[in-house]
Amino acid sequence: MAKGIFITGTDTGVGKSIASATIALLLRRQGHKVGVMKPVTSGCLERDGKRISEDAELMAFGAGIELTPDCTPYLLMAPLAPSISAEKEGVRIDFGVIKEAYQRLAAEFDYLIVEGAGGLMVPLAGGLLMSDLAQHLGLPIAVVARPNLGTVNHTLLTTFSARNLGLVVKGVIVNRYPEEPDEVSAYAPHLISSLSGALLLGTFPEVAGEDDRARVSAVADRLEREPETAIMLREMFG
Ligand SMILES: Nc1ncnc2c1ncn2[C@@H]1O[C@H](COP(=O)(O)OP(=O)(O)OP(=O)(O)O)[C@@H](O)[C@H]1O
Ligand SMILES: C[C@H](N)[C@@H](CCCCCC(=O)O)NC(=O)O
Ligand SMILES: [Mg+2]
Repeated sequence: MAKGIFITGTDTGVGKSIASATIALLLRRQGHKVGVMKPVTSGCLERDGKRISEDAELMAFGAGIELTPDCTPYLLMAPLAPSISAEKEGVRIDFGVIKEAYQRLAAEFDYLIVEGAGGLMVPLAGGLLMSDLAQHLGLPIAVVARPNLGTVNHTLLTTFSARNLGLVVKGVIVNRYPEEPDEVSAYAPHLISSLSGALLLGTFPEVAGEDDRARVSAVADRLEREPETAIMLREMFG
């Protein structure tokens, strides 16, 4: 059975896919069989008449695998809160369907990286939120956060809510950490880890790159050189 992690974020666009794909790539480079899952995509693409999740494709690039339908059970067109995207298509997101897909993947891989959509309080179906899905899958979470002003508030709101809902918080990844941090970014990781009680799993650097695949490779290359990275992976999956 795979060791799984649910990658959430303090918001949409904070770098969950980059972080998820980077973690997948780091584990793959260690020789592990890594599976990926994006249970719900809102804002998918259409290619050759097929719906595609770019987030899942990026994670699959990191993991070095081909996507199967189990990796992306719900591919919704509208880039909105998933409950609304689903409603527009007359679809109801069924946690049972997602769990069955998760379990099939978990039986196949050593590690399974699951990316949410948006943050933890994003609505999926009726009153059910992304946090409920993480709970239903029995997965601990890692929170991806920004390094700039406002991140302390957003990160503490996320970790406190997660714990109140009974989720296990493995820690926080501060993503897009600048090469030359200003005062805000210099204080943010310490403020977050000391006040949230959550572990600072890592700071992922802001990198240049032609596209997201190049960015994932660049982040992984940088992290691979740091001794803390092995500790991060151990804490995340231990
Ligand atoms: N470490 C990084 N260095 C440089 N650019 C980054 C980094 N992380 C993220 N980005 C930029 O931010 C964009 C958004 O990141 P990403 O798609 O991973 O966010 P997300 O949290 O997965 O969003 P969503 O909620 O849509 O799934 C990326 O396309 C990339 O341009
Ligand atoms: C459209 C976004 N990219 C994302 C959904 C974000 C929903 C945010 C809802 C909200 O918090 O207001 N979808 C996705 O990751 O598949
Ligand atoms: Mg994403």
